[in-house]
Amino acid sequence: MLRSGSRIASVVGRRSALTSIPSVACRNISLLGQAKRSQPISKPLRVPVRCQATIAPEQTFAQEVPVSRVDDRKVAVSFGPEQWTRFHHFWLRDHCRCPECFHPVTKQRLVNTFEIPSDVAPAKVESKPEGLEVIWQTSTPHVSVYPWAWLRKNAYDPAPGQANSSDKVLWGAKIKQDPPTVPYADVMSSNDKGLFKWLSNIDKYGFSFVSGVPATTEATEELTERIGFIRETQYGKFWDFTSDLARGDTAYTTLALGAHTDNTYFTDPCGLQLFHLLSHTGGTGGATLLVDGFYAASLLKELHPSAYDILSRVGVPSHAAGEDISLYTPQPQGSYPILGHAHGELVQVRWNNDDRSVMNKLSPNELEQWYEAIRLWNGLVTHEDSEFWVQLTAGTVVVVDNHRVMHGRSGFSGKRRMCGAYVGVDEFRSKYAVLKERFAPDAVAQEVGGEGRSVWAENL
Ligand SMILES: C[N+](C)(C)CCCC[C@H](N)C(=O)O
Ligand SMILES: O=C(O)CCC(=O)C(=O)O
Repeated sequence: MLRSGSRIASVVGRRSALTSIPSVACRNISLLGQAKRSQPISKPLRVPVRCQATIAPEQTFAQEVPVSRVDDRKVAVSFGPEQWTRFHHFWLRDHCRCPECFHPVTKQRLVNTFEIPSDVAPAKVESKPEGLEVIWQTSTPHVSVYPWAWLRKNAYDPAPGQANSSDKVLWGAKIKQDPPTVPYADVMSSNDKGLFKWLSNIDKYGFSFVSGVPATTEATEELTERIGFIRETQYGKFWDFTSDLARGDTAYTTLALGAHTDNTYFTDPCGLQLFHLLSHTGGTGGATLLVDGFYAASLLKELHPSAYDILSRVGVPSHAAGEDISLYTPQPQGSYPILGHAHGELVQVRWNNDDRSVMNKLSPNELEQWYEAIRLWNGLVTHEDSEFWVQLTAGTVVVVDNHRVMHGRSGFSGKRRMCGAYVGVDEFRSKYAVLKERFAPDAVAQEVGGEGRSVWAENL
């Protein structure tokens, strides 16, 4: 068991020393992986001796055009002193984005990957201000040009040090001092700046409040749909619920609910969950709990690495079986761990101990280790330094990233009316990506310029 707050404080304190942050504050502590920052190209490139690039002295380029050279399998590009990266000839040909190879409107590949000779090679490569030009040694001459910023962003051999891709801000109880909030009028404004701020908050903190929302289901539903279409589930589309067991779930009771993420019984849990407390009369309690699952996981990793590893490996079965007409389990049942990772990074927390099904796939020893691990996890999740309690009131909406931030509530008495909805993770990410194109275009977009989404856009 976690002995006392002092352990967590001492860890956080130590981390504070490491990252000079006040303990448990909302700061950028990207614990999930620090990447070496790349060196900006701020002066004429010096061609490292070991590369012996075949370029004439006059070709020592001015600072903004990287040096390139070809060998029998790859093209090497220098994005900075000692920062060479290489691209397979085949990879370059497969990623040509000329209108013949990549549909300029639908952004879909037209070139047939499987008709590209596996030994395809350039006839000529030239570094040009607009990018790397490759003339291919193919029966019909073909020219490809790759913008430098796009090559740099998609480098893989090696991937040059990039700014840490995650600017997530992990938080604990002290987020209460200054929780991310956007005014309703800003979010609803047709200029979309407030909407971008709202979604940026959710991306960064895993949640955000919206203040000044009319205390109606209509206004709340309209607000939700500023993000994207609502994800309908067995609980309906837009919910308006109270403690009447109208649905077979403890959410429809007065019971306290510990910090959890929703939909652990779905193969693909919803991305966002939005709540608006419309009224609470004739009783007390019903406060809302928020816990940053990524923060709790970062502490578990630091304090109990073997427990972190177990919770990252062991799949947990889950179900929603409160109604005769449905019986939900994720497919395949029991294959999703509490701490989900992709490319070595924590990307999802799936935690709802109330909806957990029977644990019957572990050996006795593994089971004992797993129970000890969830005790340590629960100790961090329920620690006072992790819990952000807030009494919602009509007019304030909270939206949480259900893949990261856990929510819960204290028990209550009286008549309590809550409304809200789910939004799919892809709808949230898509809207955020479109708004980023407008309000925070990346280096590639700025270099390539032009109207609308380019074929070089991020993540295509
Ligand atoms: C629809 N509404 C959000 C009111 C309740 C949904 C039930 C929540 C369920 N126990 C879960 O953890 O997913
Ligand atoms: O009633 C609340 O405040 C939250 C209920 C809940 O956790 C849920 O519906 O998932």
